[in-house]
Amino acid sequence: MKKLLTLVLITRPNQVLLGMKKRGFGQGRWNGFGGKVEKGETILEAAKRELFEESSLKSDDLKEIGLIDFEFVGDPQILEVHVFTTSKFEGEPTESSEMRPQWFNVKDIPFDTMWPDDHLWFPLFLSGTKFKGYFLFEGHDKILKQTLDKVDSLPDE
Ligand SMILES: CNc1ncnc2c1ncn2[C@@H]1O[C@H](COP(=O)(O)OP(=O)(O)OP(=O)(O)O)[C@@H](O)[C@H]1O
Ligand SMILES: [Mg+2]
Ligand SMILES: [Mg+2]
Repeated sequence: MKKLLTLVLITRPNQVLLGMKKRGFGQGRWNGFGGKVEKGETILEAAKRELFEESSLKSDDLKEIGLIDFEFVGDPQILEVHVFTTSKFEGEPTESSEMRPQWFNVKDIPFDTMWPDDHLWFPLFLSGTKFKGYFLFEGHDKILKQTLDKVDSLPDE
């Protein structure tokens, strides 16, 4: 059983835009913008829609850079997260009911207040390296197992 999700990381020179999640899954953590893929839309369409809903930014240049499966002990549902990035976007980051956006220097990414997997794969994202990962969580704070591999291409391309 898989649930499709998107995650969009917007960059500008030496900075990345994160949002403080104000509600729901991952509340209280900084993350990219994203959410559930809905019926009738492609993963890319979902990524654009969630980016706009949560940050007011628009982009027609999203590039898939990562694919991560998350499993939580005791939950048969695997979260399949498609990670996209771009430096080409329109609009001003604007707070939404779900996210409070803020630019971070790449040297000051607040990993202590992010999902524990993020510090493992962000270096790949920041260096423009495509990757595939798997993380098994116990609760929301502890990773029990993980794999992370660089790949030449991702399935959807
Ligand atoms: C476990 N380790 C993790 N590490 C990094 N990111 C993670 C994550 N687990 C989930 N994520 C991201 O968290 C968002 C959840 O989706 P979420 O925001 O709740 O969905 P959506 O925006 O559709 O909310 P509504 O249900 O419409 O309110 C979504 O971007 C997804 O990629
Ligand atoms: Mg969301
Ligand atoms: Mg949604």
